[in-house]
Amino acid sequence: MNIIETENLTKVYDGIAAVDRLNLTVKKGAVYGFLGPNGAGKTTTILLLLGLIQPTEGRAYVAGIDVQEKPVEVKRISGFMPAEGGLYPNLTAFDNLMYISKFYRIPKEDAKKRARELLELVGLEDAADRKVGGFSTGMKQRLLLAQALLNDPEVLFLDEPTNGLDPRGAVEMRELIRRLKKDGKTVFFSSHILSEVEEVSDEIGIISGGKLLISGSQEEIKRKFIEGRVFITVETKQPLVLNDLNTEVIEWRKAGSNRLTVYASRDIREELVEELTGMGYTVIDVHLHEPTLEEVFLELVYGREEG
Ligand SMILES: Nc1ncnc2c1ncn2[C@@H]1O[C@H](COP(=O)(O)OP(=O)(O)OP(=O)(O)O)[C@@H](O)[C@H]1O
Repeated sequence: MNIIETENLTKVYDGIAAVDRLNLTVKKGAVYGFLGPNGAGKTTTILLLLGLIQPTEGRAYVAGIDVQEKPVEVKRISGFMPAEGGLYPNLTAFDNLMYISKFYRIPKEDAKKRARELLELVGLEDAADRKVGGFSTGMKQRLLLAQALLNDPEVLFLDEPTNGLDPRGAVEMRELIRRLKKDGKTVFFSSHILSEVEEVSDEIGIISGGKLLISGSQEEIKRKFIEGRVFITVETKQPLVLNDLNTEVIEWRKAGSNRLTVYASRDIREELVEELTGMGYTVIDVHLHEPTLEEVFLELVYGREEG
């Protein structure tokens, strides 16, 4: 069952589509990594899914609920960890949670119990009575996550949850995401870091320029991308200086000073070796390979310009 679905979801700001006809599906209980560079439209999508902003066109459903028609119901079953802000620096961690619990109308005694449990879950039990203003970025992020969990949501939307964290903080955040999945929650999280999305996600959606470029499990993404393509790596003895290739390729990019990755519609190893040899290079290795998710991401998002 899909817990999140969108139909041509679109948000236009000043004539430019921040989110452009997005058709997303996220399975219940999955960790969905929403991957894209800065300005791709990740935050806008999350705000649309939570009913915090209105779409210009299209529809969004969370747990079968039409977000535009019933935004309050969607907020009741969702948790949101924003990319920044959202905490009161002059209140303690415990009081921040108590304050927010009032908005959910959680009875005071239940809220106290829940706040303590959540502070323990995110490893902040010892800092419960300290003012948040003095917290490190990692501590603030963990408190924001605890806050997002106050209403025991079915779906969690985490906007760049590891942003600004040191490597250890990022590892801990990923562990928390896995733990939430084990507890049966669906986690929709955005990131611009491929490796972390690769590490924790069951499903991935790659967004750029407001458009969903590809989505599915890592294997599905690779399969979709591979369709009708051959991937070739060539290694030369001399450092490669190339402006273009005459051999017909879909794309090529340099992968290190002596290495070239080529995507073509058929096996063109012989032509490639011939062309490079003709330019004076000694080819020391040429082989077909499966693309890594990183290659898929770079290719889809940046094309050849940044190779
Ligand atoms: N309120 C707004 N008014 C005008 N333009 C906006 C607004 N919010 C977002 N945009 C624009 O929409 C595009 C998508 O922004 P968005 O914040 O959704 O991207 P993002 O993928 O979350 O990026 P980042 O990783 O930098 O947070 C950007 O070009 C941004 O400038």
